[in-house]
Amino acid sequence: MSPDLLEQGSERLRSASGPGYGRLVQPGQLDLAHGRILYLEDVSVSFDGFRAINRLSIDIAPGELRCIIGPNGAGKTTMMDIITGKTRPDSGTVYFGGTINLLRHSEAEIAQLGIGRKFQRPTVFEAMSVFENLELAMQGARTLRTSLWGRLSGAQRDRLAEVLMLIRLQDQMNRSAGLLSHGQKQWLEIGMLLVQDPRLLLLDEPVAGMTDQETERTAELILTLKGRHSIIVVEHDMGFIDRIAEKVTVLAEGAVLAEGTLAQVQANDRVIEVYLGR
Ligand SMILES: Nc1ncnc2c1ncn2[C@@H]1O[C@H](COP(=O)(O)OP(=O)(O)OP(=O)(O)O)[C@@H](O)[C@H]1O
Repeated sequence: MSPDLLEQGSERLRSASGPGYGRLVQPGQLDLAHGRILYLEDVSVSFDGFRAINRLSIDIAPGELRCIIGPNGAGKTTMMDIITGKTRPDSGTVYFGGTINLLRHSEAEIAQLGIGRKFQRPTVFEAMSVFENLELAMQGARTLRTSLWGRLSGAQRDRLAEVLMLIRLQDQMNRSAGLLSHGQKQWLEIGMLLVQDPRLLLLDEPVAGMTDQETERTAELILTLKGRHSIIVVEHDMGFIDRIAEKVTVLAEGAVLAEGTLAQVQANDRVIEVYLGR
């Protein structure tokens, strides 16, 4: 079957199941009716008897920018690993929207469902140009058209140009990624996620190793993305958190210790104790 026929088929399916059938959710489609794009409930995982995540419950609203802080070993990375399917919890519930049970999906499927993750260290292809890195990330994305045709449509080209502007690398688009500064590589990697249009973006220590100016630009980028994507940022840099944060969750010993504005959690006695006791 040609890509066009396939697309016509799915278009017909979409229109057949439109309004009038009530709240019908297609398999794999995000159901946000309950106001949560992600929720973890009572999640635990142990490594060799050590409980890295301990009955953790957390939920994220559509379009929300949530900052996660906590001392070393609090379980922040392990929580990201559970959301992205890299680590399976021993118990608990992990849902994307109201209907997608992430524990039933592989890491690759979770990425295709629209959860993009940026790791601490940039993993761009250094020998390729900025543009080629973005193009490759886009072709690895979930659209049927590109994977079958192997080239970009007009809409995809527009999106690529838009992302280049967002990450402020339009002047560097033909430069080898290996020649970029550390901060620029981090932005390129965020761009490589953005061209895939993730619904939920997980950013693990996005400003680690950045200069003050790069950190400020990253804050501006994340604030621009807020609302268009749901975003979870894990970071130790409190100045940066202060710049971008709305709601902050403090993790300690694998569970939520406190939640609120940065000022609220910083004034919390238990949080002070955990940080000073490091
Ligand atoms: N695969 C694993 N095997 C054994 N122990 C692990 C594994 N992954 C994580 N841990 C342990 O689980 C605990 C939580 O680790 P995690 O990396 O999630 O913390 P973190 O909050 O991300 O810390 P940091 O801020 O230092 O990155 C740590 O004690 C860590 O040593």
